[in-house]
Order: sequence, then C-alpha cells, then structure tokens
Amino acid sequence: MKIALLGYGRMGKEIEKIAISRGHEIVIRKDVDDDIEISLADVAIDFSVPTSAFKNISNCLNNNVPVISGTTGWLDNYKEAVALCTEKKGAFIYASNFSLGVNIFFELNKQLAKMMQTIEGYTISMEEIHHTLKLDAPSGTAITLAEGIIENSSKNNWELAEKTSEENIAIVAKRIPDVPGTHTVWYASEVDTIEIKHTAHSRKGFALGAVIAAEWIVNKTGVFSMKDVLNIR
Ligand SMILES: NC(=O)C1=CN([C@@H]2O[C@H](COP(=O)(O)OP(=O)(O)OC[C@H]3O[C@@H](n4cnc5c(N)ncnc54)[C@H](O)[C@@H]3O)[C@@H](O)[C@H]2O)C=CC1
Ligand SMILES: O=C(O)C1=N[C@H](C(=O)O)C[C@H](O)C1
Repeated sequence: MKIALLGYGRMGKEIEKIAISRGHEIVIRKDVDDDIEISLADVAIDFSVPTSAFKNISNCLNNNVPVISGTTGWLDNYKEAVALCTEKKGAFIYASNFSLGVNIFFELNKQLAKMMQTIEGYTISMEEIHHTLKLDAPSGTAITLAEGIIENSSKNNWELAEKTSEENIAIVAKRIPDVPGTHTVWYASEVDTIEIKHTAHSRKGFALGAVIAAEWIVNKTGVFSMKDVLNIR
C-alpha cells in the first residue's frame, strides 16, 4: 500500500519502520501545515497535533482517501469528521489508543465497572503517566477509559482532580521523561484495593495497531473503531 504519514514526529517515524517492514511504501511525510497531494496515497495515517488533526482528516475524506487518526485532543470536531465521512462515503477510524493490549484493557475496564456497579464501599480513581512532551491532558486513552466507566456506573463525568466526587471520576495526569504511556484504574475500599493497569513498554504497539488498521480499512466505507479492526466482541 502507498501510505501518507500526516505527522512525522515520534509516532510517524515508528509507524514508518513498521509499515516498511510489512511491505508498504511511504509516499507522503507531512510534518507542517503545508499543501500535499493526498490522492497519491491509498491510505493516510494521522499522528499529528491537536490543532491540525481535523484539517488533515477532512483533506483525506474530501479526496476519497481512507484515514486512520491517532491524534488526541481534537475531539470537539469528531462529530463533524463523522458527518463528513458519511457525506463523502469515505472511510475513517479514530482511536485514542491503537495498541491491542489497551483495546483489551478497555473491555476489561467496562466489565469491571459493570461488576462494581452494585457493590458498595469502593471509590474509583484513575491515573495516566506520559512523557513530558505530551501536549494534552488527560490522555485520550484516559478519557476513553473514563467514558467506559461512565457508561457502566452512576458517574456522570470525569475531571482532572485528585479526588473522585459523587458525580465525577478523578483523573490524575503525571508527566515523567520518556514514559510511553501508563494507565491505572483503582477501586479502593477501607479493606482493600482493586487495580487494573496497562503499561506500554514502547511506542511499537501503538504503531503496529495503526498499520494494521490502515491495512484493514482500505476498500471499506464507514466510520469504524479498533473494536471492528480487532474483531473484539
Ligand atoms: N492513538 C494512539 O495509539 C496514540 C496517539 N498518540 C497521539 O498522537 C499524536 C502524535 O504523537 P507524537 O508522534 O508522540 O507527537 P510528536 O510531537 O512527536 O509528532 C507530531 C508531529 O506533528 C507535526 N505537525 C505539526 N503540524 C502538522 C500538520 N499540520 N500536519 C501534519 N503534521 C504536523 C509536528 O511537527 C510533529 O512532528 C499526539 O496527539 C499523541 O497524543 C501517540 C501515541 C499513540
Ligand atoms: O501522547 C502519547 O504519547 C500518547 N497518547 C495517546 C493518548 O493520549 O492516550 C496514547 C498513548 O497513551 C500515548
């Protein structure tokens, strides 16, 4: 496949290595807000910055190029991207986290929230740890985890805070040099703590998932998720 990389930073470079090792060709490497001939590509993979993701995605959809986006922090425009994809009969996937492990963790998190729904005495809280160059907080993955809990509990929202309230799940965001991404969910009671945790050891898992999603989406029409790609039920 001919792949356009929209964003050629840490993730763009990691994706390039994996894409080439799987027999693909990189035909575009876009790393600033310039004009590119996106139609040269069979598929585009956007790992850019929150302020550019929606424009990059729109450009792909307007030119009938399937697009995968892993950029976080731009979701105020997500519904617009979905509407454009539907209007243009295009193909689009956004995932806050493309790694297989995190997508399993998302399901585990929802199951645990369901089980805890009727159990009294536990307070939920969350933490995400990332490298110091990360632009957004909380992480997209932490937001997806919080949404999974909200769907399956009496909580209505999440907030960046130390302590969970009646309404909101507290998320603590820590920034430590070189950490690729660690997410923890706790249910603490007076007598014990239940903890589920995902630790990324490198960016390889995110990059591999993004390339697998790009291979999967070509010749499809619609808005999909990593659950579709990985066939998680
Ligand atoms: N969904 C997932 O699995 C993952 C998502 N991410 C997210 O992906 C994004 C990128 O992460 P990194 O590669 O670590 O960041 P990075 O800062 O290393 O790379 C982003 C690149 O985008 C470039 N850029 C700026 N304006 C652009 C434009 N208009 N078009 C194309 N590129 C442009 C920047 O010059 C920079 O090199 C972040 O939002 C991050 O949160 C990161 C890892 C995994
Ligand atoms: O910026 C990162 O590095 C990461 N961003 C994603 C997020 O915001 O959840 C995914 C991963 O945790 C790494």
